[in-house]
Amino acid sequence: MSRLAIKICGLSTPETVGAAVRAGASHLGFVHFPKSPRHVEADHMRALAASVPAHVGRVAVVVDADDAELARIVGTEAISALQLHGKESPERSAAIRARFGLPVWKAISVKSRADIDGASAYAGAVDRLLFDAKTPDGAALPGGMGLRFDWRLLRGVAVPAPWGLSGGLSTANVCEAISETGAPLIDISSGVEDAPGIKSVDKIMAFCKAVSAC
Ligand SMILES: O=C(O)c1ccccc1NCC(=O)[C@H](O)[C@H](O)COP(=O)(O)O
Repeated sequence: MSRLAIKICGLSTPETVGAAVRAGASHLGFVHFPKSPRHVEADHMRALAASVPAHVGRVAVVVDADDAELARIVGTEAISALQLHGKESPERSAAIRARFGLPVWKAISVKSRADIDGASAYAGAVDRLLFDAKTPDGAALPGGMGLRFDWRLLRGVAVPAPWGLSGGLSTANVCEAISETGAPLIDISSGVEDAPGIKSVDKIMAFCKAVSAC
């Protein structure tokens, strides 16, 4: 079986970036969203990503960002993909990919099977779909809240693009998540934190070790 891809999201310190790389993460996520406790400015993102080996993906997470904001992030030349975590339409997602020339991931907020079926509208417009739990109406953040959706919703679904699973993953539940969904990539944020925005080197290490033992 090929090795599962792991994205550790919401990194903001050199120590935790280094830990994620050493632990074997395939992708690192940097959140650029001022309301988030994990927010990093473009210059900070550039500095963090500079130490990351080229084989590890560097994903900037943005929420309904305009072109000027995206240009600041892409202009760091430190990022290898953009993760759109807002209400970006398939057309807007495709336009971002065309304009900025980077792979685009689209987060799909999931509460029901209809949300998963609706993701097919993004086929051909984006490079990866990331199924994440829908956060409650009025929540401060559209992701990174440690919430999971019912993984059984993915049963029997032929996802029309490369994809990943996100939302409420932890060292304790990740093997069940993989076996239930067959996800080729898993994404975690708050499950490897001591507090919102405070990543734990030990928890990152333990999570990646748990995944390799699934
Ligand atoms: O993590 C954030 O603060 C965040 C803010 C705004 C948009 C997206 C955000 N996170 C996106 C991610 O990819 C998270 O890893 C994903 O939602 C899973 O989070 P968690 O349930 O805490 O593992």
